[in-house]
Amino acid sequence: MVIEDYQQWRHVFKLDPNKDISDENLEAICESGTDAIIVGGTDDVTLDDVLNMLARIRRYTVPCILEVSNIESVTPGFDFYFIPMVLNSEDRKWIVGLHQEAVKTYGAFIEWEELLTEGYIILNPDSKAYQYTNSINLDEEDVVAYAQTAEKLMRLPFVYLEYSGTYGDPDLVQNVHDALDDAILIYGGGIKTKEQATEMAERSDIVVVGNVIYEDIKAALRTVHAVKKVNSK
Ligand SMILES: CC(C)=CCC/C(C)=C/CC/C(C)=C/CC/C(C)=C/CC/C(C)=C/CC/C(C)=C/CC/C(C)=C/COP(=O)(O)OP(=O)(O)O
Ligand SMILES: O=P(O)(O)OC[C@@H](O)CO
Ligand SMILES: [Mg+2]
Repeated sequence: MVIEDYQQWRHVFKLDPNKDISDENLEAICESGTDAIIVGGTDDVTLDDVLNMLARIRRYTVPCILEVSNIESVTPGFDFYFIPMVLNSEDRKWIVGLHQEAVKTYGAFIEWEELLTEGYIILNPDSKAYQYTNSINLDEEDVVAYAQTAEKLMRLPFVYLEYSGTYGDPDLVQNVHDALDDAILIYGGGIKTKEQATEMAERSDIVVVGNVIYEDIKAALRTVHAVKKVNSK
C-alpha cells in the first residue's frame, strides 16, 4: 500500500476489539467499499482481542489500522498505527505522557513511518473516552484554537473531532474545517443514518462510523455510499 493513500480516504469504519461481530457482518464491513478499518476502543482493549480482530480483517484487502489505546495491546501487522493525543485532556499522560513512556521502552523497535498522530478533541462529556481521559469542556473558539494548534504548531497530520456516541454540531465541524489548511479533519460520533453521514462528509475529510455497526448493520453499510457521493472536501 502507498503510504500517502490515507490522504484520499473519506470513509472509515471503527471496530471495537471488545465487541462481538459475526463473520457475516465483518465480511460486509470489509467488502463495503469503505477506505479503511480502524481497530480501536477506549477501555478493555486486550492483545488477544486485537490479534483476533487483525487476523479476521486480514482475510480481506481493506487497509487496517490500529488506533493505539494502551501499550499492552500493540502488535505488528497493521498497515498503520494511529496515535491519539488528547489535546483537551487535563492529564498530561493522555497528551504526551504514555507516548513518551512507549517511546522510551520500545523506541528501537518502532517503524516510525507506520505511525500517524491524531490531535484528538473529545467533545461529548457523556462519552467513555471523555471521562476516561479527564477531558475538559470547550467552547467553539477553544475547539478551533486546539485544531489550529494541532496543525500549525504541532504539525499533526490529523485533527479528530470526537463525539463518540452522540451526533455532533455540524456548524462547529464546518468552522474547524474552514480553519484548517493542511491537517486532515476526521469526524466521528453518533452517525446512524446516511443523511448524517452526508452532512458530516460535507464538513470534514474523513467520516468514522463505529457503534451503529453493532446496532444496525444495514444502516452502517448505507453510510459508505452516502459519504462517497460527497465530493467537496
Ligand atoms: C509494531 C510494533 C509491535 C512495534 C511497537 C510500536 C509501538 C510500541 C508503538 C506505540 C508507540 C506509541 C507512541 C504509543 C502511544 C502509547 C499510548 C498508550 C498512547 C495513549 C493513547 C491514548 C490517548 C488513548 C486514549 C484512548 C482514546 C482517546 C481512545 C479513543 C478511541 C475511542 C473514543 C473509541 C470509542 O470508544 P468506545 O470504547 O467504542 O466507546 P463506546 O463503548 O462508548 O462506544
Ligand atoms: O461509535 P460512534 O459514535 O459512531 O463514533 C465513532 C468514533 O468516532 C468513535 O471513536
Ligand atoms: Mg464504540
